[in-house]
Amino acid sequence: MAGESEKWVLMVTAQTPTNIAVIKYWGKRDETLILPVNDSISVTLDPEHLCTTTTVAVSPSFDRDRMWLNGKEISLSGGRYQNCLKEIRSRGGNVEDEKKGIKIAKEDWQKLHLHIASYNNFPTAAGLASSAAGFACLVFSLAKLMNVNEDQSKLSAIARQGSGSACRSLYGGFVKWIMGKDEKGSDSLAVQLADEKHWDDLVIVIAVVSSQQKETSSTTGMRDTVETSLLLQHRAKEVVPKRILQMEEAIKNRDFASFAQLTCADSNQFHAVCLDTSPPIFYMNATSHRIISLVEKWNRSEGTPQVAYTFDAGPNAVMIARNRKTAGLLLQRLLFYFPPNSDADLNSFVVGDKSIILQDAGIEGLKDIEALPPPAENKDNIPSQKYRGDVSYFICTRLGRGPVLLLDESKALLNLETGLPK
Ligand SMILES: Nc1ncnc2c1ncn2[C@@H]1O[C@H](COP(=O)(O)OP(=O)(O)OP(=O)(O)O)[C@@H](O)[C@H]1O
Ligand SMILES: C[C@@](O)(CCOP(=O)(O)OP(=O)(O)O)CC(=O)O
Repeated sequence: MAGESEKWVLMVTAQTPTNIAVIKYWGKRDETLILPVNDSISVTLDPEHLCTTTTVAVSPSFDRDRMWLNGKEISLSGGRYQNCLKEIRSRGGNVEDEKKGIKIAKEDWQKLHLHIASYNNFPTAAGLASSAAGFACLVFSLAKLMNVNEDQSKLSAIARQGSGSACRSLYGGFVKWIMGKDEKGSDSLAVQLADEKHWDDLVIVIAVVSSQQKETSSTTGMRDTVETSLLLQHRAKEVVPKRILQMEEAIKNRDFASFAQLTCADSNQFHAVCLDTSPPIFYMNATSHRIISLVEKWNRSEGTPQVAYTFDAGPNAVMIARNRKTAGLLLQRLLFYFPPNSDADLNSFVVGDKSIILQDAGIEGLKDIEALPPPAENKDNIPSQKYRGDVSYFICTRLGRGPVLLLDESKALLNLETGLPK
């Protein structure tokens, strides 16, 4: 290890998107290796609005592996972090930076310590898949730092060992996690079905119903489901394999009606499986149910689906609109039923890629929300009840790309001199 006395710090920063499953992963056949009981399919969300940024650094001056998440030091002693670190270290290559006088041989990765700093630009552990973006970013950035010569699918199988859904965040667009057959998990990995440009009409609106940390983590919840739910066995064996084929077809043909029908049905079955667990798990709340009813009623009144909804292990709704115009109409409906509290401001109530959608929806300020008429499909139900303040905020986004390196040093979360958080 040349340059040891110089106490150099070498680092890499990367940004990785989060993803939302349209055919859900729920249930493991191997808890340690994180091997699922069925395939799943997700869409990758635009990292501009929901992403993790991670800086990883190596230096001979570091005396132990350390990690900071959202500015707070956390322990890396958990099995999942350890498995990812072990897998990636064993694949490290030679690294040389002549200018800085750094030379790392592949065997050195076993002895060198790492500093890792990560930041999620959205709520952590609130059902917005922070673990997915987080572990994908950890593995991707370490692979770059350590000059790991493996393709993205192989990296996805390492990220999978951090959190199952993380394997799908190694690609943009539409992604399938193939459950695989191998007992050791070598074939349980993600592949890209289509990139984000394949179907760029789609617009995503997320209703953040609660940014509180949830009561039952996905890990514990799915363990209980595997142990107690008969419905899960039926789902994994009979339902999902057919849905996966249909979903791949719908994506390939940009068939929104089929895409929406499958997405909603699969989200509902996942929550039914949660209810079939003993003790039952409730991830959705009354607001989630109201959002489902609103979308179902509207879709039915149009005769063909305008919007798909899906809910992960929490009450937040992720809605996928067939195009920008529909997204505007969706937002009008959502804002009508879930207006902000009177002290809110529109800029923080609707965030992300919103200006065009708000403009299409004819909303420039809070007074326009108050003036929204009840949706036409609700005309039998006047006066309509409103649920002010029940949605904390909305995020407007779209499909996005996979992980990227951030070369601009100002984006790094660690200080290049000290290797400590900035
Ligand atoms: N940026 C990150 N880097 C590394 N690990 C992270 C990062 N963000 C979150 N995690 C890990 O993921 C855990 C949260 O995962 P959890 O599954 O409980 O919530 P979630 O991923 O936000 O929600 P869900 O997966 O149910 O949609 C954190 O406690 C932490 O261990
Ligand atoms: C409901 C889900 O979001 C479950 C995600 O579970 P995690 O990937 O968070 O679970 P672990 O593998 O135990 O870390 C559905 C999905 O993303 O497919």
